[in-house]
Formats: sequence, structure tokens, C-alpha cells
Amino acid sequence: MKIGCPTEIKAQEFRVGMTPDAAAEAIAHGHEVLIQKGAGVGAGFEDSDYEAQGARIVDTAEAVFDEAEMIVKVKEPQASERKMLSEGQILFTYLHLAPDRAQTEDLIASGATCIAYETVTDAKGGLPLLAPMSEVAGKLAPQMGAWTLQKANGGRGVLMGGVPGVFPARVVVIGGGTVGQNAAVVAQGMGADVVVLDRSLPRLRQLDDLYKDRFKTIYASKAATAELVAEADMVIGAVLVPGAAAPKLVSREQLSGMKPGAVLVDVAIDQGGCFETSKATTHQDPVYEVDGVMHYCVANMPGAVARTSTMALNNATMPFMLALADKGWKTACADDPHLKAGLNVHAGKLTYAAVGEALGIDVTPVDEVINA
Ligand SMILES: NC(=O)C1=CN([C@@H]2O[C@H](COP(=O)(O)OP(=O)(O)OC[C@H]3O[C@@H](n4cnc5c(N)ncnc54)[C@H](O)[C@@H]3O)[C@@H](O)[C@H]2O)C=CC1
Ligand SMILES: CC(=O)C(=O)O
Ligand SMILES: [Mg+2]
Repeated sequence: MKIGCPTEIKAQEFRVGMTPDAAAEAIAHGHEVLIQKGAGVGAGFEDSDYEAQGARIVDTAEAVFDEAEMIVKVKEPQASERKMLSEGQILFTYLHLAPDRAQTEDLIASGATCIAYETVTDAKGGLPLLAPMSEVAGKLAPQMGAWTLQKANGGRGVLMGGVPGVFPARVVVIGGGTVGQNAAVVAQGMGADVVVLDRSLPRLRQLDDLYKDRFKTIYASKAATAELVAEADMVIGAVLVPGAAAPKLVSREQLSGMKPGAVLVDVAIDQGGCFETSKATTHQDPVYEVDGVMHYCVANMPGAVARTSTMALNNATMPFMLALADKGWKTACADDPHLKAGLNVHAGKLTYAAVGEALGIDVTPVDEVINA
């Protein structure tokens, strides 16, 4: 199969869909790899690194999309990229369709087969292609929140770790999955007083077993969430209902009860955000204020540490990329129910129930398109 990897064009996105190592593996499996000129530079990979592995460098994104049977990317295709997709082509990348009607409609219209990293599953009920980026975003969240808490950046002027004689920052993490766990560990490591809320009791038990000396766990009832948010210096939004639009857990009304200059870091923004007042921002202009509360809502946080993130992402995507290339999407999905869970759009049909529900679009069962 011809596998193509274009340069990411989302603002300040420096990751790349394939490392030279991933290209080498695909080539060893008998595939051809096309890399857009300069695609890896932001993550520290030169064109010559890819050429040394046998990949071919092409000048433009158009050339990649024209020739490749499968496109491997990082971020959801932007409008100009969606126009280049063609019928029968495989697109393997993050999609986050539930909050994004325009993208969903364009992908359906393209006739391509679109497999979303974030809905591929594993045998333990996890999301193996989301997890590495959630680890990164979780670790970044307290760092970005701490910067935003500084007075000159609009924050309350509270130091995460405090000093002897002065309380540390109070950090509330809503959602104790991969993002939440990593955020809580780093925030606690910075010296903050940390509470993690979740609606899953098994998950709270697991976190308590691992970290009871480092942070507290609380069941995420509406009342407990409201009380803790009102007292917080920083709230990190880290919930996920896979594939679905994020539930709104802090309303605009609640902001007036928060401390002036408190910070909301909405990591769940890629699924639409879990605070009512969240709207996606960019690394260039990451923070805005509503009713005295600072919001950090960057939808591609891992792009800030593009080299670490690219390598972590490729470690996870590589076996699935190879299965798709070796077997074609249909057999690869038929053979692996976890990859099958990644299929969101095929040949003009939406195939992911939670996206259909969020956007009011008819859904065709995955098995129907696989067996067609
Ligand atoms: N902004 C960015 O750059 C990035 C965003 N993300 C996003 O971060 C979010 C979290 O991802 P993960 O931690 O990997 O998900 P996860 O599935 O590991 O964890 C989500 C947790 O939220 C909990 N939850 C669900 N509904 C809840 C509710 N109403 N109240 C409290 N807890 C609730 C679940 O029980 C689960 O423990 C996702 O939307 C993901 O796409 C991930 C990486 C980068
Ligand atoms: C998961 C995601 O949206 C990202 O890594 O940008
Ligand atoms: Mg994102």
C-alpha cells in the first residue's frame, strides 16, 4: 500500500503522523511511504532521516493526498485537507467528530474511510491511541495552569507549592482517567493540594490505592463538584465519554461563585469542553477571561512538546497502521474489534453511534459496512 504523511497545518501543531522509525517498519512490510517535505522538522526529524529509511519525500500536501491510499496524520483534517480526500482513501488520525459538524459532514461527503485514533479501544476498556497524548496533556495541564495563575497572565497570583506559612494552590481535577491521573500527580509534585473527582467508583478505588498519600479522591456528584470548584485556585477538566460530546460540568453561573483569577484548564476541549464557557484556543493565544475566571482551552496541547508527543503517539499507532496497510481496512477491522471501534466514517456513511447522537446524523452499524 502507498502510505502518505502530510505536514500538519493546524495552528502551532508541530507533531507528525509518522516518525522515520514508523516509515521504516512500513517499508519493511513491503509498503511505500510518501512524506511531505519538511513534515517531521517540527518534531526534530529531517527529510534525510526519512530518506535514509527508504521513504520518498514529495513537495506538497496535494502530492501526498493524490497518490497515497492511506493518509496517516495527527490532528483532525482541516477544511483544506478535507477537500483533498478521495473516495476509497483511508484516513487514520484524531478526528473528534462529536463537537465538529462541519468536519463530520465533509468526511461523509468525501467517500473516504476515516478511522479515529481516539475511539480505538483495547482489551482492558482503555483507549490506547488516546492514552499517550492524554499522558502528555495531563502532565502539561498543571504546568500551563500554573503559568496562567501568575498575576501578569491574568491569574490569581497563587504559587502552586505555596511557601512555609502560606497555603499551596488548591487544584481540583474533574475526571480521573489518563489525563486526570497524570495531571494530579504533576500538580501534587509541584506542591499543590489536589483533589480528583470521578463518577467511576472502581476508578476512584484504583487511584486511592495508588496515590492516597498524594491526593484525595471524591465522587463527582453535582454538589461536591460545585463546592470544590468554588474553593479552587485551578480546575482541570479531564472527563471523557468516548466519542461523545463532553458533559458540561461547570456552568457560567458558577463562575461568579469562584475566586477571581482562578484558572480553568479544559483538556476535554477537543470533545467540546466540559465547562459551559469553554471555547477552543490555540498555543498562540491560549488564554481568555470570562467573569473574572481565566480559561486555558488548547485543543492540541501535546503539540507543545512535539518531539515527545510524536514518538509517544507513533509507539501506539504503529501496530494499527501496519495492520491497516497489510490487510486493508476491511480485513484489519474484521480481525480486530478494537480497531473496528475506531471506524467513524466509511463511504458516505457515519458509523459511530455517539457522534450520530451528538449531531443528529443517521448512523450505519459498523458491521453492516464491513460485511457489505
Ligand atoms: N486538549 C488536548 O490537547 C487533549 C485532550 N485530551 C482529551 O482529554 C479528555 C480526557 O481523556 P482521557 O483522560 O484519556 O480519558 P479517560 O477515558 O482515560 O478518562 C475520562 C474519565 O472521565 C470520567 N468521567 C466521565 N464522565 C464524568 C463525569 N460526568 N464526572 C466525572 N468524571 C467523569 C470517566 O469515569 C473517566 O475516568 C478527552 O476528551 C481527551 O480527548 C486528550 C489529550 C490531549
Ligand atoms: C488527543 C488530541 O486531541 C491531541 O493529541 O491533540
Ligand atoms: Mg485535540
